[in-house]
Amino acid sequence: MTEKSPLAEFDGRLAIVTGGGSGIGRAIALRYAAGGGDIVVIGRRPEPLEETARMAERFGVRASVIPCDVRDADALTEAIDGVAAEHGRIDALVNNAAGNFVCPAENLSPGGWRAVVDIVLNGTFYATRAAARHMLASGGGAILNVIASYAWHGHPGTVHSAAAKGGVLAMTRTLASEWGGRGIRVNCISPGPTETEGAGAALWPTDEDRRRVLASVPANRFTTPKEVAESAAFLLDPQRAAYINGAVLSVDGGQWLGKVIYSDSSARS
Ligand SMILES: CCCCCCC/C=C/C(=O)SCCNC(=O)CCNC(=O)[C@H](O)C(C)(C)COP(=O)(O)OP(=O)(O)OC[C@H]1O[C@@H](n2cnc3c(N)ncnc32)[C@H](O)[C@@H]1OP(=O)(O)O
Ligand SMILES: NC(=O)C1=CN([C@@H]2O[C@H](COP(=O)(O)OP(=O)(O)OC[C@H]3O[C@@H](n4cnc5c(N)ncnc54)[C@H](OP(=O)(O)O)[C@@H]3O)[C@@H](O)[C@H]2O)C=CC1
Repeated sequence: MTEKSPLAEFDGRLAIVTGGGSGIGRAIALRYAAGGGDIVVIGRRPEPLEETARMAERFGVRASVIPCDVRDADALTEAIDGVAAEHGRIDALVNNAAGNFVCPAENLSPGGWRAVVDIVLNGTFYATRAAARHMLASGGGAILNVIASYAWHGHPGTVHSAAAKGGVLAMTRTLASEWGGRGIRVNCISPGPTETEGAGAALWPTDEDRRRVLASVPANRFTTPKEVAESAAFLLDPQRAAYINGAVLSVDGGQWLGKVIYSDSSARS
């Protein structure tokens, strides 16, 4: 269970978290609530969103759910406009929703490519555009995009996801420079392999897959959703992260550095 934050850094503020019904998105939404902020979680299935909202309400904040597919630009824009109308503010947007699976590029159908690119890249843009219009009108806010390290170093079997996450990284840097002067900070967080509802089944379904993934992490363990959420809270904090814009924070036990071939004990002289 997430503890109440002694900082109360999000008191009186509001964050929208896409994919807030599970895994990393739920952990980020709950951490924001623990800091005193109201939350709105968006995803396709209402039940897990309701569960997150019930958990968040234990912190005494307002929590609401919007069942919506981030690929539907009109519905998403209408939903985000509705949040601004109801709450009178949007302080933070976390673009966390994603779809993923491992597939050799030569076997990936156009439909499979589109599904992932539409959720990850296009969905991020639709939500960002809608929320930023309100942030620009009110003097600013924080946008946090959840990516993965193969956005810059690549990884076999992930061409759809890596291309989409790479696009989100470019979007982050572009908008950080475009909107930085108008009070919006746009940053990325890059979790390492994290045991979540979606990731385990889609990315390391067998024990052998798990072993290989773990071997790629110098810390030799999975990232926890709480670890990602704590770093996300830092980047969303308008005081502590006030001067951080266009950055990528890796929370992955050093996985982004690349596969370790020889450890100290096995290094050859
Ligand atoms: C390798 C190690 C890396 C470690 C770091 C990991 C970094 C990143 C991690 C994550 O992103 S974890 C998040 C994972 N969570 C999810 O994926 C949850 C949401 N996922 C989904 O909703 C689906 O998986 C989806 C397929 C992305 C979208 O669902 P939707 O219902 O819209 O699609 P479908 O109609 O089922 O399929 C659309 C399209 O995609 C093809 N497809 C689906 N699954 C596969 C597969 N396993 N392999 C190949 N192709 C697949 C499907 O056939 C459809 O294509 P067409 O038939 O229309 O051509
Ligand atoms: N787990 C890991 O190892 C890593 C994860 N990441 C990133 O972290 C983020 C969270 O992943 P994680 O928690 O592991 O995965 P989950 O599968 O647990 O969560 C993904 C969430 O996104 C929502 N979602 C998926 N598609 C859509 C859609 N079309 N519209 C709206 N919501 C959608 C899902 O809800 P619903 O199905 O109800 O729509 C779900 O709540 C993703 O961006 C992922 O790429 C990055 C690096 C590593």
